Amino acid sequence: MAVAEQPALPPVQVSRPMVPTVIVEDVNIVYTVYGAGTGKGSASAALGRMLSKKRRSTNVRRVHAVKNVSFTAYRGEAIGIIGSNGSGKSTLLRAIAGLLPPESGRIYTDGQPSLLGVNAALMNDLTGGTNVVLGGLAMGMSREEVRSRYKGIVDFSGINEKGDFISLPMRTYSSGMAARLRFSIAAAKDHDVLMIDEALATGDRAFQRRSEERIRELRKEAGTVFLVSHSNKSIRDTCERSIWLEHGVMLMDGPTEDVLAAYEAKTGK
Ligand SMILES: Nc1ncnc2c1ncn2[C@@H]1O[C@H](COP(=O)(O)OP(=O)(O)OP(=O)(O)O)[C@@H](O)[C@H]1O
Repeated sequence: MAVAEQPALPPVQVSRPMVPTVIVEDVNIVYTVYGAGTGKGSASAALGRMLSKKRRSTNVRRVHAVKNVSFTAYRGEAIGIIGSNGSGKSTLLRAIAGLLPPESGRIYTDGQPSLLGVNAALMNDLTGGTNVVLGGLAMGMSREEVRSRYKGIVDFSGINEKGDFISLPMRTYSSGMAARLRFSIAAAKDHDVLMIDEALATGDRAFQRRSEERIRELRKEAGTVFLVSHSNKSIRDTCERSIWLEHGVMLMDGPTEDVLAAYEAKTGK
């Protein structure tokens, strides 16, 4: 018996569910600066104010660094944060990491966000190698995990490319070497939410390429990556979505190409 030929079915579109990892809801962040503009920021002036009966200093200035910012980040996204100097990028990341309380609004995160360079508690008087071990333990790795990843972390950092620098104290490292080691330690772990502030600007081109590759891997492993950078190229190579801040206000949130095109048209950079 002949079987009638079935028409080919259209390919099934499997869309991955969008899982939110960070929700920023109408957030305002304000710094309070004491002794602003008067030279009264010295320790003795501060002590005098504490002892004085006058409760309120007239020289308190408030810096409104982030203004009514809202967005949701999803698992698997790499989001670039761009904007000119002082626009609020680092402040926003520090708040997402839980290091700064918002004045108003709410920030919800899935898991513990890691802000590269801050969460890694590196000690300048200890060797780079000891810091790799301590940094790994501080991020929650077991001793066994640290041992098995040690060589990978050191190789990734490139610290030993020109000699045995990993056995020297970190205070002998250049700022670029220290930043590379911090990135390498932090990137050795899979993070729910990893935030990188300018890390890719340090290091040579080969290290930048390794970092960008690792960020792509972290995204595949279902994390969310935020990257603050003044290098439009790093943002283009790493992030498909970008947020543009200016004077603390979110001017744009969308595909990196669109946001960077508007940013470059405005700033000429
Ligand atoms: N600890 C602080 N105390 C008071 N004001 C601060 C503090 N840190 C930052 N600011 C102010 O908050 C605003 C935003 O600063 P922030 O460092 O977040 O900007 P940014 O976009 O990361 O800048 P850059 O690109 O130069 O690193 C600026 O006006 C800055 O002067």
